[in-house]
Amino acid sequence: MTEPAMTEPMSPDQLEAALRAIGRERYHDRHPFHGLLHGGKLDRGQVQAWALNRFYYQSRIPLKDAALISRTEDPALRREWRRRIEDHDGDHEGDGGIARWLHLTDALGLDRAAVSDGRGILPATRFAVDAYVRFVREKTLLEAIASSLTELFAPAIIGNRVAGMLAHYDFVSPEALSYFDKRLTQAPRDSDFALDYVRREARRPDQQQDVMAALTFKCDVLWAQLDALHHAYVAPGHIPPGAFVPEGRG
Ligand SMILES: O=C(O)c1cc(C(=O)O)c2c(n1)C(=O)C(=O)c1cc(C(=O)O)[nH]c1-2
Repeated sequence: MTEPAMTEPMSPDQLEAALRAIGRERYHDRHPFHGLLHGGKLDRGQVQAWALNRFYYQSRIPLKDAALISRTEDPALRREWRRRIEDHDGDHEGDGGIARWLHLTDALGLDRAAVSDGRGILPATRFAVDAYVRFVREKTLLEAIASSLTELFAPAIIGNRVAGMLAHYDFVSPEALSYFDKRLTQAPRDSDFALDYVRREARRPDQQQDVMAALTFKCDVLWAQLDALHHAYVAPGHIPPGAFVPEGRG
């Protein structure tokens, strides 16, 4: 039997509750790889693999935000959204989130040129991240904005990550993790805006279904990246041809 078509729209509060339920069920804080990372169960090579692959995600975020800006004729929305690009790119060389992520990969002993070029990233990292950029280019503006709503759930996982990594890894320092300090204020600011937008604009049932699907898709983008890391670097340990090989695993 097919599901009956939903005819009554949810109230904004109901929609928000439905979105938060998706996060509770599907956000990447529940992924076992994060349990290992935050619980000190990985070695330096495995943490390097995580930071290297995650750099590719970071590096594509400004591209997807620029794509989103290019799709709206509303100056207020562009003004708001361009701050995200400033956060990642900074306003001079060496400033901003991407530069701060490179401090982390430097501190972990990775070669900066290789990280910047995405050399050795997993195929699934590229496929998942590129799918996110394409989603934002091609779907409706409302879906594009809704796909950023994973950031609602980011501050809690960042808190756990920083505390866990500092407690467990002697090769990680507070300076190396400075990327996350700024995210603790940037993520709530960004997700508050996106949530207000979605609550206001997603009024019809079909729009509400679309925003829930967009958030689900984005959770899948994040989850798939951790699945790939786990498969390659934890168990069964099948590193794809051409991907980063930690020292001693050659
Ligand atoms: O550390 C994390 O777990 C995490 C999660 C997310 C997220 O939920 O999408 C982002 C970030 N970090 C992040 O640093 C970041 O810049 C970012 C941008 C976006 C986005 O979709 O626009 N998500 C995230």
